[in-house]
Amino acid sequence: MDSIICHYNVLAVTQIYYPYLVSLLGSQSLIGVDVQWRVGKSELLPQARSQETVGRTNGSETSLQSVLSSSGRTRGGGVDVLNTGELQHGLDGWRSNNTGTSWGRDQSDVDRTTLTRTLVGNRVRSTKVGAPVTSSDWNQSQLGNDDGTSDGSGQLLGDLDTKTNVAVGVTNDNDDLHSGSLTSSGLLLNRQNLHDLVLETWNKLINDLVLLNWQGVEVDLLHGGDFLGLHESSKLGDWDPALLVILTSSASSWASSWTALSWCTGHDYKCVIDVGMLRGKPGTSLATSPNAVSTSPTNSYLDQYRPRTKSITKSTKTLKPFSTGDIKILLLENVNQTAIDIFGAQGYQVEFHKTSLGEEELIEKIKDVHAIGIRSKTKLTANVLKHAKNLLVIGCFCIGTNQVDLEYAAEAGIAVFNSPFSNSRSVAELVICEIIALSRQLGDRSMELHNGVWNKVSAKCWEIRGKTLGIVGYGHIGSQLSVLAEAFGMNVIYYDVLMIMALGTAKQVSSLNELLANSDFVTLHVPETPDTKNMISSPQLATMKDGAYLLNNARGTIVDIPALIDALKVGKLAGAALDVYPHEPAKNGPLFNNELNEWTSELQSLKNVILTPHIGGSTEEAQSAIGVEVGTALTSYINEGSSIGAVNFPEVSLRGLDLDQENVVRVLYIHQNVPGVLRTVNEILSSYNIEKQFSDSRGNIAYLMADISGVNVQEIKSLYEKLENTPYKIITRLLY
Ligand SMILES: NC(=O)c1ccc[n+]([C@@H]2O[C@H](COP(=O)([O-])OP(=O)(O)OC[C@H]3O[C@@H](n4cnc5c(N)ncnc54)[C@H](O)[C@@H]3O)[C@@H](O)[C@H]2O)c1
Ligand SMILES: O=C(O)[C@H](O)COP(=O)(O)O
Repeated sequence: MDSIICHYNVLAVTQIYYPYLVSLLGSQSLIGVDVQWRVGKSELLPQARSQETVGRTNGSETSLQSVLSSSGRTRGGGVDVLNTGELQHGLDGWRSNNTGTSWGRDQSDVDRTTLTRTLVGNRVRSTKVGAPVTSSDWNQSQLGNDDGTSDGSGQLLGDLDTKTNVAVGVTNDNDDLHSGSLTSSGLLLNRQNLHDLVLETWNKLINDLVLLNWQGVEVDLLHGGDFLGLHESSKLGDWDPALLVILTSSASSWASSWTALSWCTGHDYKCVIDVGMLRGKPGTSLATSPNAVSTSPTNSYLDQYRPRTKSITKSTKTLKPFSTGDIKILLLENVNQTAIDIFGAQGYQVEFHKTSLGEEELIEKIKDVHAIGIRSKTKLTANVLKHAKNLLVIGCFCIGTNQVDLEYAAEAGIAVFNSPFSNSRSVAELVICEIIALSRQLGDRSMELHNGVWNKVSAKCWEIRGKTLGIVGYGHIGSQLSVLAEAFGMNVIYYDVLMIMALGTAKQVSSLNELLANSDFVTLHVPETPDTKNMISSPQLATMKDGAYLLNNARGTIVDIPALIDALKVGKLAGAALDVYPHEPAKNGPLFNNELNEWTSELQSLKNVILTPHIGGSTEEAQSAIGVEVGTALTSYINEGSSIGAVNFPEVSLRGLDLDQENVVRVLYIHQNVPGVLRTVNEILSSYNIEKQFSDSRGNIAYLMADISGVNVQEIKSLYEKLENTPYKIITRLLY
């Protein structure tokens, strides 16, 4: 689900005493909305007179149409509603059946049926489309609950969840949406029982929550009340809320709000984050959950990964670095726009290149940057990194980190981040595609027909159903692939150096040879390491079944390609799919030739060999998600020092500083992991109050974070110099 808009009549509630409870899961996921309206002491709770209807309650055609047909979406204005082409089409159909000019929930069943059918055809169902529900029918139309009717009215949220270009409006009153006041389209659920929304949508992706008045104008309720929303002692189990807002006007209502919230989620809260939800600093803490990745190729889908203009984290004090000047970031290899937006919003200087850079140019460019963002092609060797005098952090906007000398980076105090799973689904889907394409010789048939040759054959073309897929490396990609392959009726076996729980009915085998000897398709999903270099060479190919297929979407060094060419030539293997190569061009163009890899033309001449240019993770979805994930990690490291998620570095973090904390300095101190360092550092810090401190080590490197208070601005320089002059220091940073 993409967006939720809560409409209410702001005029009415000015006399009403209301607590609002809003919480978000992950960075962009709404886990709970609970709205209680109170008049004096009598509670109207919850708003269960639910009449979920598509359209407004009694409005005119124009007004609904204006909601549905407007093409724009406001950005930065807070309403992040998406276009709904299909939905609009459905509603146009509804309109054409409608002879009147005033319709909505009071419409006849003819219209309801038409609309419902069209929406259902588009996999959107609505409860009680166009049909009024009387006040005695309060419980009948809860979102997500199947009400047992045959009119397609149940499971609304479930169905909405399958769509990616639907916005949902929720109104809590009977007032009309005013004509022309919304700038985007939406499915409107009038008088929705918001409490049910809490229960039914807690694990669904919702990008936005906006409160609008009856004119469709955003209302900043959150700044209009008495806030008791900061509460840091409670717990949220495994959940990771980005935001929790409590708006109330008295301490007593705080207590009841709290109870209601705990009750509605069934959890206590670990942290209640602040009320800056609709305003605040952009580009922080965006969703990283794999569940946040849907499959739509639409722009509206991509909107969820764009940095937002609203804060979704606790408003903590924004720190600035002492002595680094402007933060400069070098982005190579066409890193996604989502990352550029995140860095831009922080005011960093971004230099962007579409391609990778050769060593010489890279050395020149890396000299004075604080951060660099790369993908799989850019080689950050020790030789390159030793020229990077200001470099604090490296972002690999991909899964693999083999292109970086991780050890050298750590010893130079440079943290490295990657995106461990944001493109796994994309790779798994490509592999499924390749399995079918190989078994049907699809590449060859297509190539022949491109050249005018009609070659209709069935010999040696197979269904994949009932065949055995052998997965080498059952990590993020391998295990996801396992599930997809089983859905196609394949038997799955896998080999991994670790004992890993099987998904579905897959079976782990105890050796690579066992896997090779029993698989019709062998697919590789291991990282590039010394152990995996030439993991598949002549002996392994000989162990494979006659007529089997080999797929490599992992790294080019894992397969001995000359040996593979031999196995294909003698007909031992029936085909192969390769996405990765020992040497790959740094940019697009006619560069895949024998100069790059000496066997290229021989490989190109073989039948039933699918060659792709390292596109396993190259989908819009994956790249957007990676941009946000790594962009956010880098920002958080630069601005706050958090190294959580670093692949080569001790993972250390401290909670943010409160907005009103004065004279506090955050010390970030990376040092060699030897005895006595902390004593030295703490002696330097001892004239201040250490508010909090955390230190961890990994191998030869240790990282200390401390917040110290009572520091005058004038003292920061001398504090910095003292820490800089300690014997085992690698990098000192002070944020204040
Ligand atoms: N083609 C592409 O565009 C593309 C996209 C993403 C990832 N990749 C490559 O795919 C690789 C795998 O990705 P992932 O996300 O599944 O990684 P992962 O770390 O989640 O899983 C790798 C698995 O391989 C296992 N493994 C490691 N060494 C092994 C060995 N010698 N023998 C057997 N198993 C071994 C690990 O235990 C782990 O379970 C990445 O390292 C990357 O190089 C390629
Ligand atoms: O490691 C990865 O994630 C893949 O190899 C994709 O790399 P790319 O971002 O360079 O396409």
